[in-house]
Amino acid sequence: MPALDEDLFPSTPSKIKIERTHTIMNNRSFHRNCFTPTTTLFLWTLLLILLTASYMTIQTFVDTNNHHHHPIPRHHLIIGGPHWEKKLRSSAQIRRSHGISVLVTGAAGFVGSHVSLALRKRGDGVVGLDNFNDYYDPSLKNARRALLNSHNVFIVEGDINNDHVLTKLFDVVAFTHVMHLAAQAGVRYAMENPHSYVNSNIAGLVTLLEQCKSADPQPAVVWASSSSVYGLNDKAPFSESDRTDRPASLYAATKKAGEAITHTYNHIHGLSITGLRFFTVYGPWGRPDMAYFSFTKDIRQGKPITIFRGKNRVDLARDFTYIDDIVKGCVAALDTSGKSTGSGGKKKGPAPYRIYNLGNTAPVSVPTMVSLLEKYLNKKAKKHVVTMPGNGDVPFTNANISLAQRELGYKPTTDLPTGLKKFVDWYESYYVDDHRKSVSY
Ligand SMILES: O=C(O)[C@H]1O[C@H](OP(=O)(O)OP(=O)(O)OC[C@H]2O[C@@H](n3ccc(=O)[nH]c3=O)[C@H](O)[C@@H]2O)[C@H](O)[C@@H](O)[C@H]1O
Repeated sequence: MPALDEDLFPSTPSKIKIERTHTIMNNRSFHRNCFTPTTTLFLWTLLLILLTASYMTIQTFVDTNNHHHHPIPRHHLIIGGPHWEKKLRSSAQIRRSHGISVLVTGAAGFVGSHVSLALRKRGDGVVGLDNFNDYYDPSLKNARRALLNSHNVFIVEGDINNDHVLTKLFDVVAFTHVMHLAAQAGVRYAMENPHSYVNSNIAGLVTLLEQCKSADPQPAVVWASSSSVYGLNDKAPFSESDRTDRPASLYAATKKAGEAITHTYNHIHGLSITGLRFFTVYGPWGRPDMAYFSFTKDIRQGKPITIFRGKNRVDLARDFTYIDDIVKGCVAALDTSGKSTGSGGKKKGPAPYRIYNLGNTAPVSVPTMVSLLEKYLNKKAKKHVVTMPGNGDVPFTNANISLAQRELGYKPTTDLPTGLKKFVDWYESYYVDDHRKSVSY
């Protein structure tokens, strides 16, 4: 477990702008009051030169999207400059023969941090990109960053919607692959903040693909789609060839849109594309907004939990998939991705376009998941069972993984009891044993 020394205080971009304006205004009145016109002119010229020089050497990134989560710790805003480029190059450096150099978006996220570590451990070059937004407690993201840092993986702080940051990254590193995991996740939260889904999962995706399209050489792109694209499909198990045109949530709709959007980049620009439909991924360093995680917190604290139930009192079920299995699937997808064919933004020949389910093939009901947690936490849950509200949930998910098995060698090996135990052990060491961390998520 890495020490969590960093104590970051995210500030919003608008705060940063206001403070800068104040500084300049204060300087102005100071000059007006204290100097003669010639001195003032000289000082203004000097100030202008200094400002221009610092703008050219230190380019700061301020996220301009404002209806989404985006606090960015101020001391990580500096993009560019020799020191930054050196860190980037060192992080991207390949340390094995036939290794790859991967840009991992969402690297401070759950799946992103695990995939980044796995790639680094086998000697691949890895550069992370993450906007460290506050959809859930950013201190967990910072702890993941500290962990990655200790393995010499550098996470650049920036948004996938920010062309400037992306251009810089692609200018400095010739990435062979992009593992695109940055997204607005969560099925039910789309009811509260629909625009954040459009912003990250659609606009951000297009911005990133535009960069990949123009990069020379073009990287191969592997990205996270979702089991939720199956929507109202009730034919089990879900196969890649099943209908995905009836999404039940805006989240699912944006992921489905992502599959269509990536297809056009494959078709027009020759980008190699692999979409991975993840099935309810869980495990250590997971996402606090997910049910298994928030239930753990509430059960421990003696707080009631709400368990949704389907029509006719049928339990909801999920094909919970353990993080290590997902990581293996992601790495295998990178290794088998094949090359993008375009250059100068133009397609030179057909490139692979693939979609795979990455699930566990063994759906477990939500009440069963809760009883496992009760067992591991040695505490009874205060259960409040309610009928599933119409907010985007689907009754069950169940993956057919034969395609991934055949083409990626994907074979999940962790069942829910084993994986949940590992999660609870991690949770207790992270939040309980280490008293410096608050359970404020
Ligand atoms: O496979 C995916 O593509 C998605 O997986 C995940 O979504 P879900 O499967 O909905 O996971 P999660 O929220 O943990 O709810 C699990 C179960 O608990 C039930 N649930 C939830 C909350 C609650 O308070 N009560 C409850 O019963 C709930 O009704 C559900 O039956 C990812 O979050 C999502 O980002 C996406 O990647």
